Amino acid sequence: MELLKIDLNCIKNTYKKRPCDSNKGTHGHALLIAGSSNKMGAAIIASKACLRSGVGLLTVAFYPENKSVLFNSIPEAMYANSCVMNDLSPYQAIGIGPGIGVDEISLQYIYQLYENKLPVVFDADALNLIANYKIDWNNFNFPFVLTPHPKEFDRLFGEHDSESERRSIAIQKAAALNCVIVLKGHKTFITDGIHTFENTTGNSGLAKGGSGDALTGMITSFLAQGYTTLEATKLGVYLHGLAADITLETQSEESMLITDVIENIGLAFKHLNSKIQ
Ligand SMILES: NC(=O)C1=CN([C@@H]2O[C@H](COP(=O)(O)OP(=O)(O)OC[C@H]3O[C@@H](n4cnc5c(N)ncnc54)[C@H](OP(=O)(O)O)[C@@H]3O)[C@@H](O)[C@H]2O)[C@@H](O)CC1
Ligand SMILES: Nc1ncnc2c1ncn2[C@@H]1O[C@H](COP(=O)(O)OP(=O)(O)O)[C@@H](O)[C@H]1O
Ligand SMILES: [Mg+2]
Repeated sequence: MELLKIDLNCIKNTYKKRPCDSNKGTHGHALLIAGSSNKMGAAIIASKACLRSGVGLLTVAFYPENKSVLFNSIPEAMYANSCVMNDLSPYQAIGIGPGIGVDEISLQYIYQLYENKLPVVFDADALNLIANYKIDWNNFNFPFVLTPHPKEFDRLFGEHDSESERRSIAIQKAAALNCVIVLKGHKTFITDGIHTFENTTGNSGLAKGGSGDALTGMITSFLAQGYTTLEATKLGVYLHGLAADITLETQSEESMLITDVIENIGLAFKHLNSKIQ
């Protein structure tokens, strides 16, 4: 199977310019299920990255005691308590997992997705819950994306000795589960079981806690805006890495924070737009 590069040429064909006569409804409403008492940072990071990637509206669901943390850091986001799962009609896409923990309460979020039809990004603790509780994939009758790092991948699909082994299992699993798998790392690999892609952007400044949480917010944002699962993952992975590369103009790999990278998502879009005109 040919390994295609996710580079500017590839992304130029995927990205759709924002129409000048659009409104917030045009760009979708994303739901992020993220954060818990010790890991609200994951929810804040994912939410900021989601909003910086163009979504029209964002609602974040988490434990109610942490409401003020969200409002103080991101006034643009709306809050919903866990009952949100009873009515998913306002949303166009769901991202679940960053910082939610692996307890029984978080497990309920996974169960409540069974009737859902919206596209879903499963990341971090959502992947760990699926692995720990041996959730049957047949319950997921909606388009979905899995974004594991190598350790999460092995928890889901068994221990592997090498990246090339993981890549070939990822292709098989994506085909069998009818989903997109994003195997994260230095050169992130994406597959839908039919095509395979390798990202060309990003640097080791991303090798820090929270970088993956930002990626989840970005992919969820693109799904809510109407991109397919494969398009949203390609765009998210490429722009996440490009924003990190742009951050190297003012920071080093050592000093870079994921919040710096999120602030540079705008320059990454500008770079992309300048190559399209
Ligand atoms: N501010 C917040 O609130 C934050 C909250 N967060 C939230 O915390 C939760 C736990 O998530 P987590 O990923 O930190 O824990 P876990 O699943 O045990 O994996 C860690 C181990 O995996 C490995 N590994 C990773 N990448 C690899 C690679 N490329 N190549 C090879 N190995 C790799 C590596 O293992 P090692 O190499 O050390 O054996 C690493 O030590 C989750 O919900 C997340 O969203 C975090 O995002 C941080 C910021
Ligand atoms: N050396 C590296 N070069 C390029 N990208 C990297 C590197 N290290 C990590 N990344 C990227 O950073 C992100 C890390 O995700 P993850 O491990 O889930 O972090 P966290 O759970 O702490 O948010 C992934 O998108 C990965 O591709
Ligand atoms: Mg992660």
